[in-house]
Amino acid sequence: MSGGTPFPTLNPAQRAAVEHGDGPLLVVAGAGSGKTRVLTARIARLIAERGVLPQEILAVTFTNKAAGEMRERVGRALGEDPKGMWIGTFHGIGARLLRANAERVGRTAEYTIYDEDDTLGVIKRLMEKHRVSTKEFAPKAINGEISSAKNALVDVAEYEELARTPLAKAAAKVYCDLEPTMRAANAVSFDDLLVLPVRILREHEDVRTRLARRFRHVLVDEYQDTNRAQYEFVRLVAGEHRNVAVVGDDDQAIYGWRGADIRNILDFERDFPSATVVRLEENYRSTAAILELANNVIAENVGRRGKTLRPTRSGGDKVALLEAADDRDEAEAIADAIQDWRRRGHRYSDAAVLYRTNAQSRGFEEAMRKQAIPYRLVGATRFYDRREVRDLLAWLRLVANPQDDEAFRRAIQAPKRGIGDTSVELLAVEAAQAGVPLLEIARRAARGQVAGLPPAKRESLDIFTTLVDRLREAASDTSVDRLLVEIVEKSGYEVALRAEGPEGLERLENVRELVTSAAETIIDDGGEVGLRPLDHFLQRATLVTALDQLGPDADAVTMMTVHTAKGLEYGFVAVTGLEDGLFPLARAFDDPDTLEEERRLLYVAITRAGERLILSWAHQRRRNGELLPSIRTSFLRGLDDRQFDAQRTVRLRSTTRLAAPPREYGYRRRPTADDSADFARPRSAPAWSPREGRVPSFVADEEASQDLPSFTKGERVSHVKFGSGTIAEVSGGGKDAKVTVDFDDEAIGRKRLVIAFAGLTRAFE
Ligand SMILES: Nc1ncnc2c1ncn2[C@@H]1O[C@H](COP(=O)(O)OP(=O)(O)OP(=O)(O)O)[C@@H](O)[C@H]1O
Ligand SMILES: [Mg+2]
Repeated sequence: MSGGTPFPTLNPAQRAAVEHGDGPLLVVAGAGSGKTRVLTARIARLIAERGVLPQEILAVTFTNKAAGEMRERVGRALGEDPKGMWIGTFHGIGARLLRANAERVGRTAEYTIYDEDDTLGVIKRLMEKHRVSTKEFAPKAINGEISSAKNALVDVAEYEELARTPLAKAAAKVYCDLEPTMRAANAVSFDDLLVLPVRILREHEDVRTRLARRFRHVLVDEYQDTNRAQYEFVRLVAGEHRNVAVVGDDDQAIYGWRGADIRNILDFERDFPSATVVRLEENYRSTAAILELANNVIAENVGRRGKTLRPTRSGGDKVALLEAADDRDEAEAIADAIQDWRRRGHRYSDAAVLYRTNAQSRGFEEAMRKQAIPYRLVGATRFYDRREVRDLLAWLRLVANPQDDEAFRRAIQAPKRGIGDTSVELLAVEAAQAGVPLLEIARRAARGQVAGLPPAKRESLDIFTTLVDRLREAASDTSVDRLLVEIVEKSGYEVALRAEGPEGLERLENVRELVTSAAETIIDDGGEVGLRPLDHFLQRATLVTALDQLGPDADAVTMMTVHTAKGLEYGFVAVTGLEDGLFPLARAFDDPDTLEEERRLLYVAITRAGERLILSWAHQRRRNGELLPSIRTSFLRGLDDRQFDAQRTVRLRSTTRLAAPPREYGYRRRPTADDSADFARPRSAPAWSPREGRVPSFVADEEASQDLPSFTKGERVSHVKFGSGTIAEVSGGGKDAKVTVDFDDEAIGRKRLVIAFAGLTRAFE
């Protein structure tokens, strides 16, 4: 690259993509081949060397975090922040476009984004209105139907015509009435953030022309996971000038269930004929062993284009294949492996534990805590999903958008002020009749214009609406953190939380955190619309993705689902739960396409690893409270086992071998030579070894009650006095947790024991 700009190193193919002039560009290449790097370098070059202004660039990434990183990298390459460039997720960009053109779809710039819960609330009420039984059809299922339709750009009329199944027919009734309801609330759903911009672009030529002129360059990362609506958006913005660069990997398409369509890669060449296609064939992320495994796994898929991906990194360990007795063993062994990795001079933050389903995270959390390994969990309960945070966001939303009925419903009960569900329903009926939002009807009720409300409730409504209206006035020139403090103090929310005791105080901490984050929110609207800080803050809060919670600095192991890990890389990666029915999920066996998607998911998981990769599975796994047998995933069948470093956890056969039997729980791994006899696979020395005396003991642990072993029905256990037995029942929790055990010795029979005192240990026989 010329010009002396500090661009990253590029190989010839990458350089060709970066330096490609005008016109469509498609980069299809395997994992870790530098697609994202190419996209970033291309943006930097467009600005630095081709005189393109930052505000003429529209770049789409898969998460807001990725957008932030890309902006930063471009900034670094340029030596200054690319101000005015639009870079974000499809949803974020859609939200922005909608703000600027809200009136075209019957909204104002202050519209609210309803999250999934809000949208479900609306759906439920519409189901009631149209007499669709919520018992017969789950609101979630109806929502799912409508969501798929929207993402495929199937409008109401078309949907009604196509609806055949009872579910679809029920959904059609709700779908019909959804848009008018959302419009009345000046609200949009997540899906609308994709659908409405497309509608605006299709129906309003002036907007389309303005946008196409403004964004002279459109770039899309992770292109394989775009759905119809997203593809259409790109086509509409870039259709005229055709300066569109997309990068993707058909082998990493993992959002088919959400409507993403690999055909978009094929369609690209159809809709943008003469597109330059660049292939990148060198992988810079993973060692040869990891890459070879990835290539072997994905080669099993039938429906693929086929690509070459060569390693550039040599050395490194064999891939470890860990066979665990059960999920707890698996988690402990992986925690051990992470410690080992760290002892070799790496950071925790360069390690990730990946699983297929969020439910698997708990076991890993326990194992990490036991070994005092710092970790962060991505995607479990999000900060913004917490009750107190949702309550306050509802207040802010109502202040921002007085038509937001879902926000009204929540705020009026946070804190409780004697206006319960019955009163709200009464107001809702009145509001529907009068054709006004709930807040307005509440104002009228406060003035005594609504029948059926006793004076106490009227007064309560008066206090509420007066506060909301005062905040509304203040909103245009008050910072969001200030508004929040007002709400918390004046609404009685703080007092109510304090009255809740320790739990309430913890919630108050989260409230403080929300205030801090509001104070720190930096606003860049690209000079588009002169919006209030409040609207920006709310948009940001609603659109955070799981991954966006990742703090950049903490030295902690990351634990997340494979879906969330897309696009990321770590030196150490554990891909866990590799069992049929879990990875792949059971339902995949009924459908070859789904099975291929699950295999692509495994490919994504494996290719996150740079240096050290562990694949693990367990013979037994707790699922829904039951201990079930499991078998190794068929995805690894047909692979040459010699490429693995086989490892195994073994539990002790009886507790008598433990140092302090009555007080101990758990087990130690003993990968000794004698138990490899019944093990067909060649083994090498384990990368980790059990550390003597590490088995935690209750006596030594001050917080013993928190660290009690938990048992599952069907699990085999040992007792010093009664011998071995099987758990028949588990009841209670914490210190009071009890188990009923059927002991093998018939003279002893069934016994009910308090776990904290029983000295029970798990047995592996
Ligand atoms: N030419 C190069 N020289 C050295 N390192 C490179 C080169 N190209 C890419 N890399 C590095 O390789 C790694 C993978 O690059 P990148 O994340 O861009 O790949 P990708 O194709 O986007 O991967 P994925 O498919 O997983 O999203 C990064 O650490 C990147 O910095
Ligand atoms: Mg990438």
